[in-house]
Amino acid sequence: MRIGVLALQGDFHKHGEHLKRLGLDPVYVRTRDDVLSIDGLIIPGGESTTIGKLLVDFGLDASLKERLDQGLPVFGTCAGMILMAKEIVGREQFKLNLLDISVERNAYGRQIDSFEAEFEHSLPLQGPLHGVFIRAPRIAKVGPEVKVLASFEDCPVLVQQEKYLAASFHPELTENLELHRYFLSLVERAKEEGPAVPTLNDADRGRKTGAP
Ligand SMILES: NC(=O)CC[C@H](N)C(=O)O
Repeated sequence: MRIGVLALQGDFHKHGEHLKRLGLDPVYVRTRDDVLSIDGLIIPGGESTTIGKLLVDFGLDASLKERLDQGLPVFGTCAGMILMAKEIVGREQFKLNLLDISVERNAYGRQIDSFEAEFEHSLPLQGPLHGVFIRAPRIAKVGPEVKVLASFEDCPVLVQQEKYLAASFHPELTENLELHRYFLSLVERAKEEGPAVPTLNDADRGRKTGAP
């Protein structure tokens, strides 16, 4: 299983270290070929406007769109979650429109207001989750297809919509590997199910050979 960590800006190395502890060799994604070679993608925390801008500047948006159309599972943390959201309140910035959530950037306060918290969750994992919140986005709304897996002070902080998992906190800054392990199970399942839709190449091949 090849898991990519988008490595344009932010704390991608911390995610890579978690993947290594789980026995994987992470792909630090910086090129189109990297994007095309992976089975799952982690988008780290950092600065969502910068990550979005670099995604476009590095020309990764088209290949990423191609892989997303094929059903690439994605796990976003903090800025990564912002990039996955369908709505970013009051901001026009690059986003991937994957998750039916509305997010408010920096809604928990400034860097100095960063905090850690423990909260319960509905995943089949041992013990509570521990979250590190750093200039974290708040999930203001979730759509009907979105499962809320954990909340803190009545606000969702961990959500899932099919193969998309997102956290407003940083699980990669704790010793707990459980969320990464859970994401790997989503990737495993997506791999077993195969591509969501025929790829452009498959469609082309069909046309050329006259196959249906
Ligand atoms: N820790 C983080 O990823 C912070 C996210 C950042 N405040 C943003 O809005 O993009």
